[in-house]
Amino acid sequence: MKKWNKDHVINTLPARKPDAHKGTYGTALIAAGSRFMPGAAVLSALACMRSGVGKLEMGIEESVIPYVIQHLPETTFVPGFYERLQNLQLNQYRVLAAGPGREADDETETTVKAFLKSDVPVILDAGALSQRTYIDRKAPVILTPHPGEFLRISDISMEELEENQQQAVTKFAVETGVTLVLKGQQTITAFPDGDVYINTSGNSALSKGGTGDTLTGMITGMLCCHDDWKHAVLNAVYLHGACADEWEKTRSAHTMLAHELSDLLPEVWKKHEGN
Ligand SMILES: NC(=O)C1=CN([C@@H]2O[C@H](COP(=O)(O)OP(=O)(O)OC[C@H]3O[C@@H](n4cnc5c(N)ncnc54)[C@H](OP(=O)(O)O)[C@@H]3O)[C@@H](O)[C@H]2O)[C@@H](O)CC1
Ligand SMILES: Nc1ncnc2c1ncn2[C@@H]1O[C@H](COP(=O)(O)OP(=O)(O)O)[C@@H](O)[C@H]1O
Ligand SMILES: [Mg+2]
Repeated sequence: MKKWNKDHVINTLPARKPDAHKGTYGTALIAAGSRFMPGAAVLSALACMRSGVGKLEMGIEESVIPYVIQHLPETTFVPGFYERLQNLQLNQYRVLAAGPGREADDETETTVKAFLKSDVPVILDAGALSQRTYIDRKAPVILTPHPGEFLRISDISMEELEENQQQAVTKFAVETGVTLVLKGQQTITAFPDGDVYINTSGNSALSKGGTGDTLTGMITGMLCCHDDWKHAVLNAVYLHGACADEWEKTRSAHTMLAHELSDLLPEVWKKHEGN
């Protein structure tokens, strides 16, 4: 299986355009968070804004807004998101993401269906991961399950998955026409054209609640600043792990908190920018 390593990242990270304005990097919409899981909205929003997006709007329950705004005044919110979902102009967004801190309930499923009807890239994680078929669309659909979620959305058994992860994820990606990021100790990214890469960064500091929500935000933000969407996905997975590797250089792997990935990203990203 092909590896995505540091040199690939250095060669594909985008330069920040000197004449850029907010619109250059677009506006992303993340539908995340719920009354008892507000933190996932904060984590995904923080990571997205740290990862190159122009502006971020959140589709969240009103009760969650104070939590997000406390940590991230840079985010704005879609008023009455769930009530107005069917009337939103979703093609105005650069990227749409759903799922962190969401239950796999009807409201989340309705959000997913609306997002998939759009013509822009869609990232689905956590509560937005359910077993479904995906109609053909121009823009990519990117799923980011951990193994437990992958078993939930596919007909694959744990034994099959353990026997040959690459084959299982590649088969799923090609058959469903979506990109699958199977998160784990060595995250595998399988594209619908059969291309598949194994990530070469990260460590068990990441086995902590909220790091997956953070990755969703990073993928969302990087899709807004990369020209090649595949590079955006692969680089987000790599830099997410590289932040944990930076953490572990001087601190115990037991101690990292998910939001600290976003605190480390500025320096870690800089270290991967060619001169
Ligand atoms: N601060 C916040 O707001 C946070 C909010 N969060 C939100 O919580 C929601 C639920 O997401 P979730 O991943 O925590 O639980 P769930 O979907 O039930 O999956 C766990 C099940 O899968 C199984 N499993 C097998 N292999 C596995 C693996 N490698 N990694 C992980 N699990 C693995 C595992 O089996 P086990 O090994 O425990 O027997 C267990 O049965 C979601 O919306 C998310 O965004 C969280 O992100 C945390 C921070
Ligand atoms: N032992 C490990 N080594 C490297 N990465 C890990 C390890 N355990 C978990 N991860 C990474 O941590 C993240 C966990 O994602 P997820 O389970 O969705 O977390 P959450 O839903 O709590 O935010 C994934 O990116 C996964 O690749
Ligand atoms: Mg998760």
